[in-house]
This record gives sequence, structure tokens and C-alpha cells, in this order.
Amino acid sequence: MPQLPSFTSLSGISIPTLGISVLVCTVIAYTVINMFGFGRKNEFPVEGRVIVITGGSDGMGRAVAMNLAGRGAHVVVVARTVSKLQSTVEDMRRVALNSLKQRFFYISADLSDAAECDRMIAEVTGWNYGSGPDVVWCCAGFCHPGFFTEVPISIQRQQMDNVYWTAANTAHATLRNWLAPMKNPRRHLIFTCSTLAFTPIAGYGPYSPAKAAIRSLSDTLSQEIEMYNGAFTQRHRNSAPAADVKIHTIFPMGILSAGFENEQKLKPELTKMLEDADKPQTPEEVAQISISALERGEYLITTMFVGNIMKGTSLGPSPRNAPIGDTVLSWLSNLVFLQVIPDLRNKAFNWGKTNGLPNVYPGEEDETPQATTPPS
Ligand SMILES: NC(=O)C1=CN([C@@H]2O[C@H](COP(=O)(O)OP(=O)(O)OC[C@H]3O[C@@H](n4cnc5c(N)ncnc54)[C@H](OP(=O)(O)O)[C@@H]3O)[C@@H](O)[C@H]2O)C=CC1
Ligand SMILES: CCCCCCCCCCCCCCCC(=O)[C@@H](N)CO
Repeated sequence: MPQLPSFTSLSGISIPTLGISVLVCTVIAYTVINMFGFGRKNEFPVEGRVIVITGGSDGMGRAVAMNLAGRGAHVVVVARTVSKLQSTVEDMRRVALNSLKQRFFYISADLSDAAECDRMIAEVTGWNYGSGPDVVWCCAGFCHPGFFTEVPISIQRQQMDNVYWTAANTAHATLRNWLAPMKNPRRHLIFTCSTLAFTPIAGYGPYSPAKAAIRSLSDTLSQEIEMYNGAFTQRHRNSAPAADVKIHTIFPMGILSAGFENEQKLKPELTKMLEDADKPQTPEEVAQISISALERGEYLITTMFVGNIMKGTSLGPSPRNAPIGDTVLSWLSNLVFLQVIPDLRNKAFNWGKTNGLPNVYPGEEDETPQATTPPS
């Protein structure tokens, strides 16, 4: 009588081996499908949409504007300096996907002033035949690095105004516009933060807190917006507007922009040493990587490997992009940071030991280089 196949032999392969192989193949197939995005819906369609980009006249914001113009969006760029805005509009016309249909516009406004943000959103709505924009992407801001005690407090307040308040004022004006009845309920509000919101680096005291505040606002709004979504399901009982608003925040590492060149002139040598792991990216790279992540529907978005590790250690209560992937990332990052946290502090300590204090002391603020705030 022929022997029945035993538990350990099925055409010569044991069943546990077969099981593990199937599992491994499934994981590989799943990863490949995810990597190439087969069958995945684009969560960030932009063709024919009206997109406002603050800080859209330079650096990352300008690169985002050019990229989206090339994908068929109608783009409004907002910043203070008119000449840079005009040249960006001209360049967008050149790269437009459909130059006959697409419309471009610029608004000069200092967005650290809330009234200016309201005016800006009202102007965009007028220009868009009475409808608000579909996407608002906050990129305005610049960095004034320096040691906390050496940078005059007035400049630190300016950083809060130009980094946090330009974003918060824009979000306030935008959401008030969006939470009125709207034609196309799916909207995107995008903040541009920095990986410094995840990991402290000495010499960024005037700047990092403003970025950390943006991250906190983003997390709060991503929860608060659900109240509007919930109310909308009961719209037969109340007048809730359709509020399918998605919030996202981008966390770039260094970006090779005009703002970055200026920042390098002010930056303490210790800070440059501590951020040695940062290999700055071009604005175009940052724009492209961010847009691809938005298309995948991500919430907290980093633009390179080291930034992702920095995010992992600091995920806290933020909504996850992928529950399993982000959880594994946070475990691994926490292990990496067991070494990174004391390393950064030791480097600061040893810097002081070797070099003493820098030349500028409190009370000599007049010698501190001033933040560049290009004229309106
Ligand atoms: N460069 C870097 O290394 C990093 C930058 N980031 C962040 O990314 C974003 C873009 O940075 P980057 O590419 O360097 O930008 P740039 O410094 O090259 O450009 C900044 C843009 O913001 C505008 N802007 C600045 N202040 C205001 C204001 N008060 N009201 C309206 N517009 C304003 C500027 O125009 P104008 O001056 O004419 O108003 C310009 O269009 C910023 O939020 C920055 O903090 C994050 C990580 C790293
Ligand atoms: C393997 C993981 C190790 C992690 C080590 C931590 C390294 C810190 C790198 C700091 C990078 C700061 C980039 C943001 C810069 C920025 O926002 C300004 N340039 C603003 O313009």
C-alpha cells in the first residue's frame, strides 16, 4: 500500500517550509504592490483644482507651485515681495500642463497679519468665481538660528510671527472659508513644518518652538475636523456643511533655498556640527517627494530616511500613516535615539569644553546679525 504523504513531506517540501514560503511571498508581494502603488487611488488629485501656496515665490514653495502647475492645477502664490511673485507666475505659465485652461494668480500679503490672511482668502475666492480654494499649502516662513540667550527676544517673537502665525493665520482664514457650504467637499490643508519639531538641535531655539507649535496645531485640527465630518452625517437635522477636509504636515530636512543660504550665515558652528547628518535636498526634490506622499494619503510626511527616524522617535499621539509600519518604525527609532540623545548633548558639552563660549554675550545683542525680512 503506498504511503500517504506525511506531515513532513509533500512532494519533498515540508508543510511548515511551504507555509513560511507562502507567508514570505505574500509579504514581498504586498510590499511590491505598495511600493509601486498598483491599484491605489490617488488621494491628492490636482488637475483642475485651485491651489494656494503661501511662500510660493521662493525655495520649496516655489518648487511646489511649479510642480503643481505642471500637473494641471490652477495656482495662486502668496508672499510679500511682488517681483518674485510675478516671476513665479511667468514661470508657471511656461510649465503649465494645459496653458489654455490653467489660471495663475499672485497675491502680495504679509501673512503674519491675520487680517491680511482673511483678505488673501477673500481675494482667492473672488478670483475663483465665488468658491474657496481646494487646497491650501502653507510654506511661508524662514529660519533665524542662534543660541537662545544671544538672539534678542524681539527676533524670537518675529520667528513666532513669521513661522507659526503665518501658518495659523492662514489655517484660520482657510477653515472659516471652507466650513461654509462648499461645492467640492474634499479639501486639503497642508502645513510645512521641519524635522526640528521632532528632535531638538542646539542653536535652533528661536525657530524650532514655532515649528513644534505648527505640529501641535496640525494634530489638534486633524481631530477637531472630525466634529464637522460627524455633524455632516446628520445634515438633515442641522445645517452642517460638507467638510471633508484632510490635514497634512510636511517635515523637511535642510532645503537648498535662498532662505537656507541666509540661515547658514547666522548659524553657530556647533549647530552645523550637530546637524551633520543632514544632507540638504533641492526644493524640487522636496516638492516631488511631498506630493507623492500626499497622493498616497499620508498625514505626517518626511522627505528622507534620517527625517523618518526622527519622526519615529516622536510619533506620540499623532495619527499614523500605516499602523504596523509606523509602530515598528517608532520602536526602532526609540532604540536608535537611546544613543542619539546623549550623543547630541555630549557633542554640545565637548564643544563648550574645547571652544569656550561664543564671542557674543547677552547685552551685546546689537552685534547680532539681523533676521532678513525682505521688504513687503
Ligand atoms: N530651508 C530649510 O532648510 C528648511 C525650511 N523649512 C521650511 O520650509 C518652508 C520653505 O522654506 P524655504 O524653501 O527655505 O523658503 P525660502 O526662505 O526660500 O522662501 C520663503 C518664502 O516665504 C515667504 N514669506 C516669508 N515670510 C512671509 C510672510 N510673513 N508673509 C508671507 N510670505 C512670507 C517668502 O517670500 P517674501 O519674503 O517675499 O515674503 C518666500 O516666498 C519654510 O516654512 C521653512 O521654515 C523646513 C525645513 C528646512
Ligand atoms: C539615524 C538617525 C540619527 C538622527 C540624528 C539627528 C540628526 C539631526 C539632524 C538635524 C536636521 C535638521 C533639519 C531641519 C533644518 C531646518 O529646519 C532648518 N534648516 C530651517 O530652515
